Amino acid sequence: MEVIKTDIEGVVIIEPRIFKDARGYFFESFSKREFEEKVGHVEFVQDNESMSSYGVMRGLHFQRPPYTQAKLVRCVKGKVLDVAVDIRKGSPTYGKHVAVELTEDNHRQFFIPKGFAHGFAVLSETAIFQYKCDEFYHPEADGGISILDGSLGIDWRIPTAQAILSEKDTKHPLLKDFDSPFNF
Ligand SMILES: Cc1cn([C@H]2C[C@H](O)[C@@H](COP(=O)(O)OP(=O)(O)O[C@H]3O[C@@H](C)C(=O)[C@@H](O)[C@H]3O)O2)c(=O)[nH]c1=O
Repeated sequence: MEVIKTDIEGVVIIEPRIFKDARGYFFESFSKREFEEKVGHVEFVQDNESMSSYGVMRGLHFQRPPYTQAKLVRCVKGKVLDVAVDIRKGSPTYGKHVAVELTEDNHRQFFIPKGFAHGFAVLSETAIFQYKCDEFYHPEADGGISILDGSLGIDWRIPTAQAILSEKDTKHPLLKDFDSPFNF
């Protein structure tokens, strides 16, 4: 696997090595050994999958301490724009984001460390999204910032009229009104 650095330290894109032959393809979607060698130590404990239709925007989510989560995400069907926003108080890149297209064809994975809000928008007719988390789900620690916050400068590539959000995701604060529980 190849690890591609981004503008934010610790946020990386992973390109697995794909073996193609007459039958199709094969790749290691996660190797703890290689991940720890090239990215860092992480103990994933939960795998999630969601399916969404075009225009769905999920995010921007995080879990509050002590249940913070690092995530390794990918899109196994369709195409999404995936985004990590730095919400660590005192970070030189606070409020900045990294956006990456994850598709069933590019097989790219995106590593979102603790201290980041995460979300994605579905750019294909449907998308199946899978991810690993290094902490269990704790609904009481659920947190978010508004995925529609224009001040974040994210080009989601979804016309506003076609955006589909959960009710919960329409209620998160804007970054300017948000008191982050994370420190750099
Ligand atoms: C995230 C999660 C949800 N659920 C339940 C709660 C709820 O009834 C239902 C749907 O939950 P949500 O609306 O929070 O699902 P969703 O909006 O897809 O939440 C996810 O969004 C992306 C962007 C992330 O980064 C994830 O960490 C997670 O927050 O599934 C679990 O049982 N376990 C979990 O780990």
